[in-house]
Amino acid sequence: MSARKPKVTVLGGGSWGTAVASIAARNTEVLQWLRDPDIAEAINTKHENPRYLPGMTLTRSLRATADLDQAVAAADVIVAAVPSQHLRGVLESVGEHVRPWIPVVSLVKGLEQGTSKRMTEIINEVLPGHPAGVLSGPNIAKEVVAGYAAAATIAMPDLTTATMLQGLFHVPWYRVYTSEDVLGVEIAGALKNPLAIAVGFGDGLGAGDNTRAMVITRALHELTRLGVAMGGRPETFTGLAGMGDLIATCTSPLSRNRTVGYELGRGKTLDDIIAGMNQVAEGVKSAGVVVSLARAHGVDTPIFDEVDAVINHGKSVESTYRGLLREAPGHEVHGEGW
Ligand SMILES: NC(=O)C1=CN([C@@H]2O[C@H](COP(=O)(O)OP(=O)(O)OC[C@H]3O[C@@H](n4cnc5c(N)ncnc54)[C@H](O)[C@@H]3O)[C@@H](O)[C@H]2O)C=CC1
Ligand SMILES: O=C(CO)COP(=O)(O)O
Repeated sequence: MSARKPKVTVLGGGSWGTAVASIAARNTEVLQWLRDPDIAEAINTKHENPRYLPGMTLTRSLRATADLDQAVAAADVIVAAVPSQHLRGVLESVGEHVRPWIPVVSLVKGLEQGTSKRMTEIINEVLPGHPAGVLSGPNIAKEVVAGYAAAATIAMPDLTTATMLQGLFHVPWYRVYTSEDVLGVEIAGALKNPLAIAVGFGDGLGAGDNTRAMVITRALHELTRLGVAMGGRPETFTGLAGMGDLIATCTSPLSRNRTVGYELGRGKTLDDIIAGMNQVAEGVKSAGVVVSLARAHGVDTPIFDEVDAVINHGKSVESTYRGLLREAPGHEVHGEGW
Protein backbone atom coordinates (compact mmCIF):
# COMPACT_ATOMS: atom_id res chain seq x y z
CA MET A 1 0.00 0.00 0.00
CA SER A 2 1.45 3.42 -0.92
CA ALA A 3 1.89 6.01 1.84
CA ARG A 4 -0.59 8.90 2.01
CA LYS A 5 0.73 11.99 0.24
CA PRO A 6 1.39 15.00 2.49
CA LYS A 7 -1.42 17.54 2.64
CA VAL A 8 -0.30 21.04 1.67
CA THR A 9 -1.72 24.28 3.07
CA VAL A 10 -0.87 27.48 1.20
CA LEU A 11 -1.12 30.70 3.23
CA GLY A 12 -1.96 33.61 0.93
CA GLY A 13 -4.50 34.39 -1.74
CA GLY A 14 -2.46 36.48 -4.18
CA SER A 15 -1.40 35.52 -7.67
CA TRP A 16 1.63 33.39 -6.79
CA GLY A 17 0.10 31.66 -3.77
CA THR A 18 -2.84 30.71 -5.97
CA ALA A 19 -0.60 29.56 -8.82
CA VAL A 20 1.49 27.29 -6.59
CA ALA A 21 -1.62 25.97 -4.81
CA SER A 22 -3.11 25.10 -8.20
CA ILE A 23 0.07 23.29 -9.31
CA ALA A 24 0.47 21.32 -6.09
CA ALA A 25 -3.21 20.32 -6.25
CA ARG A 26 -2.31 18.24 -9.31
CA ASN A 27 -0.06 16.14 -7.06
CA THR A 28 -1.73 16.11 -3.64
CA GLU A 29 -4.53 17.50 -1.45
CA VAL A 30 -4.17 21.28 -1.17
CA LEU A 31 -6.03 23.79 0.99
CA GLN A 32 -5.43 27.49 0.35
CA TRP A 33 -6.04 30.10 3.03
CA LEU A 34 -7.00 33.61 2.02
CA ARG A 35 -8.67 36.42 3.88
CA ASP A 36 -11.58 37.12 1.53
CA PRO A 37 -14.35 34.48 1.84
CA ASP A 38 -15.81 35.49 -1.54
CA ILE A 39 -12.56 34.61 -3.30
CA ALA A 40 -12.36 31.33 -1.35
CA GLU A 41 -15.89 30.57 -2.56
CA ALA A 42 -14.96 31.42 -6.16
CA ILE A 43 -11.97 29.06 -6.01
CA ASN A 44 -14.12 26.26 -4.60
CA THR A 45 -17.04 26.62 -6.98
CA LYS A 46 -15.71 28.34 -10.13
CA HIS A 47 -12.06 27.22 -9.88
CA GLU A 48 -10.95 30.80 -10.38
CA ASN A 49 -9.30 33.57 -8.34
CA PRO A 50 -11.19 36.49 -9.89
CA ARG A 51 -9.13 39.20 -8.21
CA TYR A 52 -5.59 38.04 -8.94
CA LEU A 53 -5.86 35.57 -11.85
CA PRO A 54 -9.12 36.52 -13.57
CA GLY A 55 -10.28 34.23 -16.36
CA MET A 56 -7.69 31.54 -15.57
CA THR A 57 -8.91 28.06 -14.63
CA LEU A 58 -7.33 26.50 -11.55
CA THR A 59 -7.02 22.81 -10.70
CA ARG A 60 -10.53 21.63 -9.82
CA SER A 61 -9.49 19.74 -6.69
CA LEU A 62 -7.93 22.86 -5.09
CA ARG A 63 -9.91 23.90 -1.98
CA ALA A 64 -9.82 27.31 -0.32
CA THR A 65 -10.95 28.63 3.06
CA ALA A 66 -10.94 31.92 4.95
CA ASP A 67 -10.53 30.04 8.26
CA LEU A 68 -6.82 30.26 9.08
CA ASP A 69 -6.75 27.92 12.09
CA GLN A 70 -8.62 25.19 10.20
CA ALA A 71 -6.30 25.56 7.20
CA VAL A 72 -3.17 25.20 9.29
CA ALA A 73 -4.36 22.38 11.55
CA ALA A 74 -4.80 20.05 8.54
CA ALA A 75 -1.34 20.65 7.08
CA ASP A 76 1.57 18.25 6.65
CA VAL A 77 3.42 21.00 4.77
CA ILE A 78 2.88 24.76 5.03
CA VAL A 79 3.62 27.06 2.11
CA ALA A 80 3.94 30.75 2.97
CA ALA A 81 2.81 33.16 0.24
CA VAL A 82 1.83 36.38 2.03
CA PRO A 83 3.79 39.60 1.43
CA SER A 84 7.01 39.78 3.45
CA GLN A 85 5.89 42.50 5.87
CA HIS A 86 2.94 40.33 6.99
CA LEU A 87 4.49 36.88 7.27
CA ARG A 88 5.53 37.22 10.92
CA GLY A 89 2.06 38.33 11.99
CA VAL A 90 0.32 35.50 10.11
CA LEU A 91 2.68 32.84 11.54
CA GLU A 92 2.36 34.25 15.07
CA SER A 93 -1.41 33.99 14.86
CA VAL A 94 -1.33 30.31 13.81
CA GLY A 95 1.60 29.07 15.89
CA GLU A 96 -0.32 26.83 18.30
CA HIS A 97 -2.32 25.13 15.52
CA VAL A 98 0.69 24.00 13.49
CA ARG A 99 1.47 20.29 13.84
CA PRO A 100 4.98 19.64 15.20
CA TRP A 101 8.02 19.43 12.91
CA ILE A 102 6.19 19.88 9.59
CA PRO A 103 8.21 21.71 6.90
CA VAL A 104 7.45 25.33 6.05
CA VAL A 105 8.29 26.55 2.53
CA SER A 106 8.46 30.25 1.72
CA LEU A 107 7.51 31.61 -1.71
CA VAL A 108 8.10 35.15 -0.48
CA LYS A 109 10.71 37.36 -2.18
CA GLY A 110 11.20 40.10 0.37
CA LEU A 111 13.00 41.10 3.57
CA GLU A 112 11.46 42.31 6.81
CA GLN A 113 11.80 46.03 7.41
CA GLY A 114 13.19 46.89 10.84
CA THR A 115 14.92 43.52 11.39
CA SER A 116 16.42 42.99 7.87
CA LYS A 117 15.50 39.32 8.27
CA ARG A 118 14.89 36.74 5.56
CA MET A 119 11.57 34.86 5.65
CA THR A 120 13.16 31.55 6.71
CA GLU A 121 14.79 33.38 9.63
CA ILE A 122 11.32 34.59 10.65
CA ILE A 123 9.90 31.05 10.28
CA ASN A 124 12.73 29.68 12.45
CA GLU A 125 12.02 32.34 15.08
CA VAL A 126 8.23 31.99 15.18
CA LEU A 127 8.00 28.23 14.52
CA PRO A 128 11.23 26.78 15.93
CA GLY A 129 11.92 23.13 15.10
CA HIS A 130 10.21 23.24 11.70
CA PRO A 131 12.52 22.74 8.71
CA ALA A 132 12.28 26.04 6.81
CA GLY A 133 13.08 26.44 3.14
CA VAL A 134 12.21 28.28 -0.02
CA LEU A 135 10.85 27.69 -3.53
CA SER A 136 12.10 30.33 -5.94
CA GLY A 137 12.88 30.94 -9.60
CA PRO A 138 11.83 32.88 -12.70
CA ASN A 139 8.10 32.39 -12.17
CA ILE A 140 5.70 35.02 -13.39
CA ALA A 141 2.44 33.68 -11.93
CA LYS A 142 0.18 34.17 -14.94
CA GLU A 143 2.59 32.37 -17.29
CA VAL A 144 2.88 29.38 -14.95
CA VAL A 145 -0.90 29.09 -14.57
CA ALA A 146 -1.28 29.37 -18.35
CA GLY A 147 0.90 26.26 -18.61
CA TYR A 148 4.02 27.70 -20.24
CA ALA A 149 7.26 25.90 -19.32
CA ALA A 150 9.04 27.25 -16.26
CA ALA A 151 11.44 26.05 -13.58
CA ALA A 152 12.38 26.80 -10.00
CA THR A 153 14.58 25.58 -7.17
CA ILE A 154 13.39 24.20 -3.86
CA ALA A 155 16.02 24.69 -1.19
CA MET A 156 15.73 22.99 2.20
CA PRO A 157 18.35 22.53 4.92
CA ASP A 158 18.53 18.80 4.02
CA LEU A 159 18.25 17.11 0.65
CA THR A 160 15.80 14.43 1.82
CA THR A 161 13.15 17.01 2.68
CA ALA A 162 13.92 18.99 -0.49
CA THR A 163 13.42 15.84 -2.58
CA MET A 164 10.15 14.97 -0.81
CA LEU A 165 8.83 18.49 -1.44
CA GLN A 166 10.07 18.53 -5.04
CA GLY A 167 7.56 15.75 -5.74
CA LEU A 168 4.70 17.92 -4.47
CA PHE A 169 5.43 20.91 -6.70
CA HIS A 170 6.88 19.38 -9.86
CA VAL A 171 4.53 18.99 -12.87
CA PRO A 172 5.57 18.50 -16.51
CA TRP A 173 5.61 22.23 -17.32
CA TYR A 174 6.92 23.37 -13.94
CA ARG A 175 10.31 21.80 -13.32
CA VAL A 176 11.49 21.89 -9.73
CA TYR A 177 15.19 21.35 -8.97
CA THR A 178 16.56 20.72 -5.48
CA SER A 179 19.20 22.57 -3.48
CA GLU A 180 20.45 22.83 0.11
CA ASP A 181 21.47 26.48 -0.26
CA VAL A 182 18.47 27.98 1.53
CA LEU A 183 20.19 31.31 2.19
CA GLY A 184 21.45 31.70 -1.39
CA VAL A 185 18.16 30.81 -3.10
CA GLU A 186 16.21 33.00 -0.70
CA ILE A 187 18.43 36.07 -0.81
CA ALA A 188 18.62 35.91 -4.62
CA GLY A 189 14.81 36.15 -4.80
CA ALA A 190 14.78 39.18 -2.53
CA LEU A 191 17.70 41.00 -4.17
CA LYS A 192 16.47 40.75 -7.75
CA ASN A 193 13.45 42.98 -7.02
CA PRO A 194 15.19 46.35 -6.40
CA LEU A 195 17.45 45.51 -9.35
CA ALA A 196 14.38 45.09 -11.59
CA ILE A 197 13.25 48.52 -10.41
CA ALA A 198 16.63 49.87 -11.63
CA VAL A 199 16.12 48.26 -15.04
CA GLY A 200 12.61 49.75 -15.14
CA PHE A 201 14.14 53.23 -14.61
CA GLY A 202 16.10 52.85 -17.87
CA ASP A 203 13.14 51.47 -19.79
CA GLY A 204 10.88 54.24 -18.50
CA LEU A 205 13.39 56.89 -19.52
CA GLY A 206 13.43 55.42 -23.02
CA ALA A 207 16.99 54.07 -22.91
CA GLY A 208 17.56 51.14 -25.22
CA ASP A 209 18.56 47.51 -25.18
CA ASN A 210 22.26 48.24 -24.55
CA THR A 211 21.39 50.03 -21.32
CA ARG A 212 19.09 47.22 -20.20
CA ALA A 213 21.75 44.57 -20.89
CA MET A 214 24.41 46.62 -19.09
CA VAL A 215 22.25 47.11 -16.00
CA ILE A 216 21.15 43.45 -15.82
CA THR A 217 24.73 42.23 -16.18
CA ARG A 218 26.16 44.56 -13.57
CA ALA A 219 23.13 43.83 -11.37
CA LEU A 220 23.99 40.12 -11.42
CA HIS A 221 27.53 41.01 -10.38
CA GLU A 222 26.21 43.11 -7.48
CA LEU A 223 23.61 40.52 -6.41
CA THR A 224 26.28 37.79 -6.41
CA ARG A 225 28.82 39.87 -4.44
CA LEU A 226 26.31 40.60 -1.70
CA GLY A 227 24.75 37.12 -1.74
CA VAL A 228 28.13 35.41 -1.39
CA ALA A 229 29.21 37.81 1.38
CA MET A 230 26.04 36.85 3.25
CA GLY A 231 26.88 33.14 2.93
CA GLY A 232 25.16 32.01 -0.30
CA ARG A 233 26.95 29.67 -2.70
CA PRO A 234 28.33 31.41 -5.83
CA GLU A 235 26.75 28.83 -8.18
CA THR A 236 23.27 29.57 -6.78
CA PHE A 237 23.46 33.10 -8.20
CA THR A 238 24.05 31.90 -11.76
CA GLY A 239 21.17 29.41 -11.36
CA LEU A 240 17.40 29.68 -11.69
CA ALA A 241 16.84 31.62 -8.46
CA GLY A 242 19.65 34.05 -9.30
CA MET A 243 20.32 34.88 -12.93
CA GLY A 244 17.12 33.16 -14.09
CA ASP A 245 14.82 35.24 -11.91
CA LEU A 246 16.82 38.40 -12.49
CA ILE A 247 16.32 38.06 -16.26
CA ALA A 248 12.59 37.32 -15.97
CA THR A 249 11.88 40.13 -13.53
CA CYS A 250 14.04 42.72 -15.29
CA THR A 251 12.53 42.08 -18.72
CA SER A 252 8.89 41.07 -18.18
CA PRO A 253 6.20 43.70 -18.69
CA LEU A 254 4.20 41.63 -16.16
CA SER A 255 6.75 42.22 -13.37
CA ARG A 256 5.40 44.53 -10.67
CA ASN A 257 8.90 45.59 -9.61
CA ARG A 258 10.04 46.47 -13.12
CA THR A 259 6.74 48.33 -13.59
CA VAL A 260 7.40 50.47 -10.49
CA GLY A 261 10.79 51.49 -11.95
CA TYR A 262 9.32 52.02 -15.40
CA GLU A 263 6.54 54.31 -14.15
CA LEU A 264 9.01 56.26 -12.00
CA GLY A 265 11.15 56.68 -15.12
CA ARG A 266 8.09 57.98 -16.98
CA GLY A 267 7.61 60.62 -14.29
CA LYS A 268 4.85 59.21 -12.06
CA THR A 269 5.20 59.51 -8.30
CA LEU A 270 5.77 56.43 -6.15
CA ASP A 271 2.57 57.11 -4.21
CA ASP A 272 0.49 57.19 -7.41
CA ILE A 273 2.11 54.01 -8.71
CA ILE A 274 1.49 52.09 -5.47
CA ALA A 275 -2.07 53.42 -5.23
CA GLY A 276 -2.77 52.06 -8.72
CA MET A 277 -1.53 48.53 -7.92
CA ASN A 278 -3.54 45.92 -6.01
CA GLN A 279 -0.45 43.74 -5.75
CA VAL A 280 2.84 43.75 -3.91
CA ALA A 281 6.12 45.01 -5.44
CA GLU A 282 8.47 43.71 -2.75
CA GLY A 283 11.46 45.72 -3.99
CA VAL A 284 9.92 48.99 -2.79
CA LYS A 285 10.12 47.88 0.85
CA SER A 286 13.34 45.87 0.54
CA ALA A 287 15.46 48.52 -1.24
CA GLY A 288 16.46 50.20 2.02
CA VAL A 289 16.89 46.89 3.84
CA VAL A 290 19.30 45.64 1.15
CA VAL A 291 21.46 48.74 1.48
CA SER A 292 21.73 48.28 5.24
CA LEU A 293 22.63 44.58 4.76
CA ALA A 294 25.28 45.59 2.21
CA ARG A 295 26.84 48.08 4.63
CA ALA A 296 26.76 45.48 7.43
CA HIS A 297 28.62 43.02 5.17
CA GLY A 298 31.04 45.64 3.81
CA VAL A 299 29.88 45.24 0.20
CA ASP A 300 29.81 48.11 -2.28
CA THR A 301 26.39 48.18 -4.02
CA PRO A 302 26.03 51.21 -6.33
CA ILE A 303 22.88 50.03 -8.14
CA PHE A 304 21.05 49.15 -4.91
CA ASP A 305 22.17 52.51 -3.44
CA GLU A 306 20.66 54.41 -6.35
CA VAL A 307 17.36 52.53 -6.16
CA ASP A 308 17.20 53.23 -2.42
CA ALA A 309 17.97 56.92 -3.09
CA VAL A 310 15.04 57.20 -5.53
CA ILE A 311 12.56 55.13 -3.52
CA ASN A 312 13.35 56.43 -0.03
CA HIS A 313 15.22 59.71 -0.38
CA GLY A 314 13.57 61.64 -3.21
CA LYS A 315 16.38 61.37 -5.78
CA SER A 316 15.24 61.76 -9.39
CA VAL A 317 15.51 58.84 -11.80
CA GLU A 318 17.40 60.99 -14.35
CA SER A 319 20.08 61.96 -11.85
CA THR A 320 20.42 58.32 -10.78
CA TYR A 321 21.48 57.27 -14.24
CA ARG A 322 23.79 60.24 -14.64
CA GLY A 323 25.39 59.41 -11.27
CA LEU A 324 25.98 55.78 -12.19
CA LEU A 325 27.46 56.64 -15.56
CA ARG A 326 29.92 59.15 -14.06
CA GLU A 327 31.57 56.45 -11.97
CA ALA A 328 34.77 55.12 -13.60
CA PRO A 329 34.61 51.37 -14.26
CA GLY A 330 37.08 49.05 -12.57
CA HIS A 331 37.98 45.44 -13.32
CA GLU A 332 34.94 43.64 -14.80
CA VAL A 333 35.20 40.55 -12.58
CA HIS A 334 37.16 41.61 -9.52
CA GLY A 335 36.10 45.27 -9.33
CA GLU A 336 34.00 46.42 -6.38
CA GLY A 337 31.94 49.19 -8.00
CA TRP A 338 29.35 49.49 -10.75
N1 LIG B 1 3.18 37.05 -8.55
C1 LIG B 1 4.27 36.42 -8.95
O1 LIG B 1 4.43 36.23 -10.17
C2 LIG B 1 5.27 35.95 -7.96
C3 LIG B 1 5.28 36.42 -6.64
N2 LIG B 1 6.19 35.96 -5.74
C4 LIG B 1 6.21 36.42 -4.37
O2 LIG B 1 5.09 35.87 -3.69
C5 LIG B 1 4.75 36.70 -2.56
C6 LIG B 1 3.25 36.90 -2.56
O3 LIG B 1 2.94 37.66 -3.70
P1 LIG B 1 1.71 37.40 -4.67
O4 LIG B 1 1.14 36.05 -4.52
O5 LIG B 1 2.17 37.82 -6.02
O6 LIG B 1 0.65 38.42 -4.07
P2 LIG B 1 -0.20 39.54 -4.83
O7 LIG B 1 0.60 40.76 -4.96
O8 LIG B 1 -0.80 38.96 -6.07
O9 LIG B 1 -1.35 39.81 -3.78
C7 LIG B 1 -1.07 40.16 -2.45
C8 LIG B 1 -1.71 39.13 -1.55
O10 LIG B 1 -1.30 39.35 -0.21
C9 LIG B 1 -2.45 39.33 0.63
N3 LIG B 1 -2.21 40.10 1.83
C10 LIG B 1 -1.94 41.41 1.94
N4 LIG B 1 -1.81 41.73 3.25
C11 LIG B 1 -1.98 40.58 3.96
C12 LIG B 1 -1.97 40.27 5.34
N5 LIG B 1 -1.78 41.19 6.27
N6 LIG B 1 -2.19 38.99 5.70
C13 LIG B 1 -2.40 38.05 4.79
N7 LIG B 1 -2.42 38.29 3.45
C14 LIG B 1 -2.22 39.55 3.06
C15 LIG B 1 -3.52 39.92 -0.27
O11 LIG B 1 -4.79 39.64 0.25
C16 LIG B 1 -3.22 39.19 -1.55
O12 LIG B 1 -3.77 37.91 -1.51
C17 LIG B 1 5.58 37.99 -2.72
O13 LIG B 1 6.65 37.95 -1.84
C18 LIG B 1 6.08 37.91 -4.16
O14 LIG B 1 7.33 38.56 -4.32
C19 LIG B 1 7.09 35.01 -6.10
C20 LIG B 1 7.12 34.49 -7.38
C21 LIG B 1 6.22 34.95 -8.41
O1 LIG C 1 9.14 37.01 -8.68
C1 LIG C 1 8.59 37.17 -9.74
C2 LIG C 1 8.97 36.43 -10.96
O2 LIG C 1 9.83 35.36 -10.66
C3 LIG C 1 7.52 38.19 -9.86
O3 LIG C 1 8.10 39.42 -9.98
P1 LIG C 1 7.29 40.73 -9.60
O4 LIG C 1 6.99 40.61 -8.12
O5 LIG C 1 8.19 41.86 -9.94
O6 LIG C 1 6.04 40.72 -10.41
